[in-house]
Amino acid sequence: MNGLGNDFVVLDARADALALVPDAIRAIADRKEGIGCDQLVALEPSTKADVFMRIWNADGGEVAACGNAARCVAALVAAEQGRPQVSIETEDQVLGALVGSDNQVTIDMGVPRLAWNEIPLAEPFHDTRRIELQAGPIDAPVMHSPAVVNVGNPHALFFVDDVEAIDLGRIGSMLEHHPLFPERANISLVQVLSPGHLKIRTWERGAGLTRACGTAACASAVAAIRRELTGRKVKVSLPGGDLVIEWREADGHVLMTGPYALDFEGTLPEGLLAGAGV
Ligand SMILES: N[C@H](CCC[C@H](N)C(=O)O)C(=O)O
Repeated sequence: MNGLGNDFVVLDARADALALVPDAIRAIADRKEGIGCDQLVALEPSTKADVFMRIWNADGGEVAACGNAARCVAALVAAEQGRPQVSIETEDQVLGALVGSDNQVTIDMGVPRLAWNEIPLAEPFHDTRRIELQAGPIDAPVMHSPAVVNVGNPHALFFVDDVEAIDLGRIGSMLEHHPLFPERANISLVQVLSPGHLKIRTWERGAGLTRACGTAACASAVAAIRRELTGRKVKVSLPGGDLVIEWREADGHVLMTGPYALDFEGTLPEGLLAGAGV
């Protein structure tokens, strides 16, 4: 499945648990030898929601949030349950979801976490709208003073004049692994096109450059609103397409609306996991 080109292998592990070790995840995610995906998702039973969504990045690391995958899983479960409103438990929180028409899904991503130790950062910064961090030549930093936001996963948002003018593929990994981020971070460039429209590019923790990152779109909107650069409802344009993000005034929840797509359905090719020692 995919959300704006951010692609996933979604395994149904509700009938029998999968003991997926990192090597197996990397084998499935491998675009040459495996099936190929940015993240691997396993559906598991839940006592608190309609389903438990377990998420691993292509590098084999388990993570607690994936916005684009949440829309895909919501659509699957809504079709099974025969109702448009479903809930998804993750390691981080229970997400509410509403499946609309023409493949649009809205996910309630909960309340963003904004304190330095909730991102988390390795040292205290009391204004997380911009922290001291820069990248690029010391005398001409191309990116500096990012905002940081946690929407179930850590994000650093660098506001720049032109997201196309910076080679994120070259510096993304260095920033992802910067010592300031003890759990690493998803790194985004954010360009304000208008008070209602952002354009972003993201280097994802554990996956690299992707066509879209739902949690980065949420984090970018929150960061822009905190800097009073946009209204509370923002269109976010990513390489793979657009999402609409609203940081609701009434309860502080972030709502993300966008498409999902089912690419194909089948079973894992025989032997794929054997090679990974599973
Ligand atoms: N790379 C992210 C997880 C996937 C997020 C992204 N695919 C999304 O749609 O939110 C992380 O390590 O936190």
